Amino acid sequence: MKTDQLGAQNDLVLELTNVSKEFMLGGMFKGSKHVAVDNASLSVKRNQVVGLVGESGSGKSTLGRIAIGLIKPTSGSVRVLGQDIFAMGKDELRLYRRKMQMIFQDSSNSLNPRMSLQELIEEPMRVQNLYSAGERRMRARALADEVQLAEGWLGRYAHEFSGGQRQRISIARGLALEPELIVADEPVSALDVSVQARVLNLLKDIQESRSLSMIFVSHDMAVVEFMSDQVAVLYNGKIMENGPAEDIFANPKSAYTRTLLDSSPSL
Ligand SMILES: Nc1ncnc2c1ncn2[C@@H]1O[C@H](COP(=O)(O)OP(=O)(O)OP(=O)(O)O)[C@@H](O)[C@H]1O
Repeated sequence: MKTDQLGAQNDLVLELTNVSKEFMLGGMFKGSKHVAVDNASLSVKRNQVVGLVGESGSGKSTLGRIAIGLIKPTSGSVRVLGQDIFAMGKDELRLYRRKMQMIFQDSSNSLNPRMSLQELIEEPMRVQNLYSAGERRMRARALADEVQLAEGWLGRYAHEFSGGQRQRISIARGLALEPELIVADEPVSALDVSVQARVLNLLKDIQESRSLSMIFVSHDMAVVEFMSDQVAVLYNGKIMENGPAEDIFANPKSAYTRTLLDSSPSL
């Protein structure tokens, strides 16, 4: 099966069902467990952004990583385009992994300093052995244009770009394998406030023009409100509330969500 045929008729891109993750602790806590995600269920449709909010340590990143297969849950299932990704063989999983990309807060710090912008954007395609060299070059140019990095900069190296521009490079690299689902984990938190809005606008435009599904992880309620169609509120690994963004922000049902909103001065 070709990757572009994966679940072509499936409107549900991601379904997490009763997912839990326990970490075994080390050091002085050796032998005990910590429940980072507790029986969470969540789904993301095509062209939908689900915001994950909650305070530090509530399990947002762990759940985001489980969603794209980076962490195996202790129990529960993760279905991507209708298929349980932890029940499939290695080859099939490799195919599905391309469809799920993650953008981290510090993605831009891991850019290879010896590669030019052109090489950095081509790298994911080269590693996956996709396309001919000429096609990779053309695709990298189009991706640089999509994230609004000028053609004249393709020969520049990572250190020659600002923080916001480097995060654009990470976004272009995330798009290089034509994903269906993106988990963006605090993608603008490390950037200056003035730059955050521009990168968020870009991410929203790209999500809409490509009809991408997205899990958007942030501790910043204003940013989540801007990005999300649906919002899930996490507390101690549990989903306290999950619903359309406008309902969560206008009429929060749980006391914890109200506390989060009350402590968000930027809203
Ligand atoms: N590899 C690990 N081993 C042990 N405990 C872990 C591990 N990863 C995460 N945890 C714990 O699981 C809980 C959830 O962490 P997680 O990073 O998912 O939360 P978060 O909401 O994303 O927080 P933050 O915003 O600070 O990143 C925390 O208590 C964390 O210490």
